[in-house]
Amino acid sequence: MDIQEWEQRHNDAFYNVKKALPYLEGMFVAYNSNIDAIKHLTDKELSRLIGLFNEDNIQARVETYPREIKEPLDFMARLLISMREGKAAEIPTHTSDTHEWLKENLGFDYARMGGQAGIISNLLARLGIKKVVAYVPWLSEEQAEYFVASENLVHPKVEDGNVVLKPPREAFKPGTESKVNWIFEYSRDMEIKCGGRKFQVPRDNRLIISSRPKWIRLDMDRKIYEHLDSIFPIDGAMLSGYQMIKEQYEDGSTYKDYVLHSVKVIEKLKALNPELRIHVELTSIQNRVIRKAILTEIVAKHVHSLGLDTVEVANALNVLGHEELSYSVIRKEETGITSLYQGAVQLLKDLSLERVHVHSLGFYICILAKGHPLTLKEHRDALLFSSTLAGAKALNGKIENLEDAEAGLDVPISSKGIEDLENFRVYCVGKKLCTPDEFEYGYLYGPDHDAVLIPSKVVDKPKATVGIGDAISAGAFAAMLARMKQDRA
Ligand SMILES: Nc1ncnc2c1ncn2[C@@H]1O[C@H](COP(=O)(O)OP(=O)(O)O)[C@@H](O)[C@H]1O
Ligand SMILES: O=P(O)(O)OC[C@H]1O[C@](O)(CO)[C@@H](O)[C@@H]1O
Ligand SMILES: [Mg+2]
Repeated sequence: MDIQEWEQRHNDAFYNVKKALPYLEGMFVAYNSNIDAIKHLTDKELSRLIGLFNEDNIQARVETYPREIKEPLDFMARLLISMREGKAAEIPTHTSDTHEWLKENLGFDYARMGGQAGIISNLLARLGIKKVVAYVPWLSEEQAEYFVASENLVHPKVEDGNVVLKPPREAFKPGTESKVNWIFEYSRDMEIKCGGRKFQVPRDNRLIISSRPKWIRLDMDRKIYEHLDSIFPIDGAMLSGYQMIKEQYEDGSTYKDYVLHSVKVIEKLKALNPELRIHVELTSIQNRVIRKAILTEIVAKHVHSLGLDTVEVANALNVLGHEELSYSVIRKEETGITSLYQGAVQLLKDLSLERVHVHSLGFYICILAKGHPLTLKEHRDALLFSSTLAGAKALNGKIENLEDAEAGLDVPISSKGIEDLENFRVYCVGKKLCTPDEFEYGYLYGPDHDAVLIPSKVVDKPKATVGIGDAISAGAFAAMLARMKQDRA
């Protein structure tokens, strides 16, 4: 693969997508937003934290692999597990004890918009999309301040029995508490010594402690559901936050009730615009019952497009019964990309999707059901556009507008990503997914699916990594929809 050719394609794609975006009437984005308290961990801070515990106790807790943060020791254990493998993870906590302990013993560097829906709403608004309707069931006054204050970003509000669209600052529910997550960003090559063991962090990544206070409900306000037509016209919906759903609730309801409500919302959105396309953005979901329910009850058959990272592909395959494939995806060796591709194809089939967009560090893979409305070139433009967004966000830590996004064009394409794709060429040509020439374009033609592969832009020393995947998925999905509208205009 010729890197110069791909740089040029990034440029062409950016301007093609920029021309298409104004064709979008609107996007609906729900459910989860929170305030991210971000802490960039240094070696010194980490060893000070470890020093607050008995190191043998930390090791012992690491062995139990806690799936929930009940006390600071659980946090220490999951932080070391995440750093040891350089793997992103998001762990729920249902009490504020750890929040208090972290405020006392560590503090954070800065607070920012968090949550897939929060990050995606702000990004789409900053790209100048005509109308972005954000919906956060737990919108607090403080949280409302983290949304872009621009006239194209609105939030539904119940007024005199009706639903009107207001700036988030005028749509919050008084008295709602804020949901604050802790994000621990760590860098490649950090040295960790604990319990007589020593290791180096293999890549930049982050651990998320997701606060799940008991009052949180992943549900749509009744009145807003009844007047859902008031958010239209919209061309697409990006939904996320289902990881908030719990198995049991104090009032006797269970996750089945919230899954049912979530599906009703999706069905009503599609009834109000049969052309509507719906995308779900995943995150790491520790509870396997919930992870399976989200995939098989909400995503499968109801949703068109799924966005996820490589770890989430492995985790999804695992609960869908493909343990072997899941393991080979997570093993990340030379055959990593082949397994990742096979895994993404498996998800498209198992979940009856039109589109599965996987983002990895250095390349993206997008699997498409046959008959998808756009050409592979138009899909490739959408992915290349999102790669430029990722570059800009990693470089500057934010994207305020399309001009900021353009800065991403100066970020070099990852040579490791090119190398990973080159390792995949033999498999593709061997399986007759493409001729050697077609591989140069990044187009694959399967028996029951097509695919687009692109090498992506990677910043060597990123400002922060949290939320880049959300930006990639949002940029590509919006660009794809815009192209569909432009082609029909
Ligand atoms: N330094 C970087 N430069 C460019 N892209 C990056 C960088 N670090 C991470 N990314 C991209 O961001 C993605 C992270 O996605 P994900 O794990 O879903 O994070 P989040 O859900 O927090 O957005 C990676 O798959 C990669 O494509
Ligand atoms: O599951 P939660 O608590 O909504 O948190 C989602 C987390 O994932 C992110 O949206 C990144 O994808 C963070 O900003 C946020 O803290
Ligand atoms: Mg993600």
